[in-house]
Amino acid sequence: MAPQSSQAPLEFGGPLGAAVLLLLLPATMIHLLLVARSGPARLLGPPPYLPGLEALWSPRALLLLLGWLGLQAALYLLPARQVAEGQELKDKSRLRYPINGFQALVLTALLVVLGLAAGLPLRALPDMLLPLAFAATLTAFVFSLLLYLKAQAAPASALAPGGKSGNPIYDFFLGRELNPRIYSFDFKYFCELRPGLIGWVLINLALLLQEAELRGSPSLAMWLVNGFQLLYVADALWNEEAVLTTMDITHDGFGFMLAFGDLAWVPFTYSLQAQFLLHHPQPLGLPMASAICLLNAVGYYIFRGANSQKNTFRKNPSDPRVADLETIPTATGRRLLVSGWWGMVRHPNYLGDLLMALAWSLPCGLSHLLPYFYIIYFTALLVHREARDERQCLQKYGRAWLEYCRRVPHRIVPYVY
Ligand SMILES: NC(=O)C1=CN([C@@H]2O[C@H](COP(=O)(O)OP(=O)(O)OC[C@H]3O[C@@H](n4cnc5c(N)ncnc54)[C@H](OP(=O)(O)O)[C@@H]3O)[C@@H](O)[C@H]2O)C=CC1
Ligand SMILES: CC(C)=CCC[C@@H](C)[C@H]1CC=C2C3=C(CC[C@@]21C)[C@@]1(C)CC[C@H](O)C(C)(C)[C@@H]1CC3
Repeated sequence: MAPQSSQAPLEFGGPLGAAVLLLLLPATMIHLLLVARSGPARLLGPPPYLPGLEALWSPRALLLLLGWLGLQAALYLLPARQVAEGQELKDKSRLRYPINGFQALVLTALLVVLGLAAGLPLRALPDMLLPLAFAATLTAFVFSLLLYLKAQAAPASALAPGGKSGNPIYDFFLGRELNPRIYSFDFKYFCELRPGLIGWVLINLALLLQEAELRGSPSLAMWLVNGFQLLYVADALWNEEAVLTTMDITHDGFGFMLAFGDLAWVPFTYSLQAQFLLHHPQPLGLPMASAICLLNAVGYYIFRGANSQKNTFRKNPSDPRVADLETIPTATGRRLLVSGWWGMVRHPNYLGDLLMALAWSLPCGLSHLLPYFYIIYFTALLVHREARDERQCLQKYGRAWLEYCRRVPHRIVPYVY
């Protein structure tokens, strides 16, 4: 297959970077899972042991994972309270998406409560994290391979701008097709919000239950981590429609990066703080807990305010909630917000997300670096993501984007960055 000339500049270090990430991301996830349960819990040290295939591979774990994906797919297919339209595509059409993610969360919670009452051994889940994470990685790998093959038959207009380099490793990693679907089942939209995010809070809950069994009751730190992350996930599903204007949906293809990110990385590494707390209990007083709650609330307020403002504006610029905001016109006919949240910094939503990330780590105390892995990784991810987005926006909006950068000079942190 010849490389296409209309190809966007290669990202993530090109094919070599993609090949390294293909191996490095699963290895990092396994490392974190091993270290979280080890005594010293050293993020930067070697893992306590190298697991053999018998510790990683379990047909039971694979069945459990496939059952979970099947359940979430069935909930996705239930009648939705609303159907939303996505952003306009290259061929001027718009895809339709069911808005029933929150309903899936509530129904899953109901099933879990019923299951617990019937003796479901949810407390056993923490002991299966390693084989489950391995099964999720294998599933993501096979799934991305199928998506890559499916994309060979897709028309050029259905491909993502960055997923048609012609290099199989790079395209497999980034994803070729923008919105792979079978009939109306949208794989990327489904994976982005359901199995991984709901799986993450379920793992957190299992860790909380195991802590309660081990120590008589869950610690305050464990309650905070569970509560904050449940709020984050419930919020994402409640505001499901807002995901339709994020970069993942509008710009990135669906390949290994997102499939692995959604199905394996999110549930198994984002639950790291709760995993750490189960094995390394931390004292937490009420004054400190209150300050951390305040930090999470401020972060959430900025994150939600910024994301909803952009989403409302992109859906309908005349909506009374955003109609009075100052904007810059662009040659594409779309406008850029230059007041409100988006007049404070160019990525106010990232700022709020980062404040929340800090609030999720602080309950784990300051004795270990491991629970701070999330905020370190997340800062790197968002700084890199911001640079990718700036490049894309400059390409899309040209001089109007430069004007926006002049009027709003800081990227994520006011007066700092
Ligand atoms: N927890 C996690 O692991 C992760 C969370 N996130 C979160 O996901 C959310 C979405 O992030 P992401 O998709 O990266 O980026 P954004 O939601 O910020 O989307 C960027 C797009 O918004 C539009 N935009 C930018 N500036 C303006 C403006 N001034 N006025 C109007 N539209 C503008 C542009 O698209 P256009 O003009 O085409 O509409 C731009 O491409 C964030 O809150 C982020 O924190 C992201 C990654 C990982
Ligand atoms: C290291 C690695 C495997 C990278 C892949 C990145 C993905 C894990 C993230 C890319 C963008 C994401 C978003 C969310 C989760 C993480 C991934 C998939 C998100 C669904 C979390 C909840 C938020 O409210 C959100 C809906 C805004 C968000 C969207 C982006």
